[in-house]
Amino acid sequence: MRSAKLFQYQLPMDSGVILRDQRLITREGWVIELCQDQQRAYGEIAPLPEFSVETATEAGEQAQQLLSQWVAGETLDLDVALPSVAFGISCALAELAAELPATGNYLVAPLCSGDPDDLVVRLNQMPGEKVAKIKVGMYEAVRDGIVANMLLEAIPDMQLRLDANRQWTPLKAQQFAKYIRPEHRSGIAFLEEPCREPSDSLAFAQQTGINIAWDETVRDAGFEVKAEPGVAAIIIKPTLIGSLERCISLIEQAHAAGLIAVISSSIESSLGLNQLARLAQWQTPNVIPGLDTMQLFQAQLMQSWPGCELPVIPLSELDVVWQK
Ligand SMILES: O=C(O)CCC(=O)C1=CC=C[C@@H](O)[C@@H]1C(=O)O
Ligand SMILES: [Mg+2]
Repeated sequence: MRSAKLFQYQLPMDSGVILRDQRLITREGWVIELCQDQQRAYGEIAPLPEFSVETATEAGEQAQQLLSQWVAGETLDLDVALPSVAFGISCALAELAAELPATGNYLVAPLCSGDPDDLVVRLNQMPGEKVAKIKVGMYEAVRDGIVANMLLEAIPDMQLRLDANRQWTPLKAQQFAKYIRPEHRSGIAFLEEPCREPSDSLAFAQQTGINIAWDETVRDAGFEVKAEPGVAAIIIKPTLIGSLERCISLIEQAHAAGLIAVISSSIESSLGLNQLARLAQWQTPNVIPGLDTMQLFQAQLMQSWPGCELPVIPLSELDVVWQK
């Protein structure tokens, strides 16, 4: 016997969360509940505005169709589903089949988009490998270069991840690199997507000796995982990519090509974020995931993220919008 429910959630965000051109005031999404033989499992479907191709409404409609098929005993083809829907349903199915191990990697790369001094404090408290991520490309490239160089000097054993989200022209990327002393460049684990054109990002990596990582490019049509000079990693944001199977296949291809695969958040609630931490521990156990996004919320959903004291909204407070 199978049954399924779809719940809708809305969570208040911290005041300063900006996604590309818009402020994210409320995070909206769906929670699915699958029930089979007295077992219950959950998944989160939350397209990220400005990043996902689908809207929350489209995802909710498709989720209802696929859940109906599942209740009717059909096998789902998640390869053709919308990415956020494929991710949420595949997580719930993996929970039902006890395939997603319970242990998570909660040691995340601290994310800094504001005051670099806060980051120094957090890094000094971090056990083991010191990895942090800073957003660049939002202000002057020169300022970004100075900040990154300052951090690399202040914490010599740090591996810094930078993320420009394709904001720089080749010239601006060069202006940034000019401020990073050559002896500090190896302290940059990678710089995600410096330029609009992937070919410009590749040329930048080869000219400056600063490794890059693909994130947006992974979602471009025709992308193939391959080893290229100057490319260190691929970033995997499952909500934007698709099913667990698809993510695991990309991780395996990355490893075969000698690249690091980093599981990263698309600003899911604590429910989805916990599942991502478990996916990271399972498939990329030696890599610190990019999951430091709970701080962007004002509330958690159903379960808490380790160490996070925000109030937790229980499932019983969500509206059931569909069930079968
Ligand atoms: O990768 C991380 O460490 C955290 C996730 C993160 O930085 C992002 C998630 C989703 C959208 C963006 O705001 C941002 C990114 O640009 O990658
Ligand atoms: Mg990015």
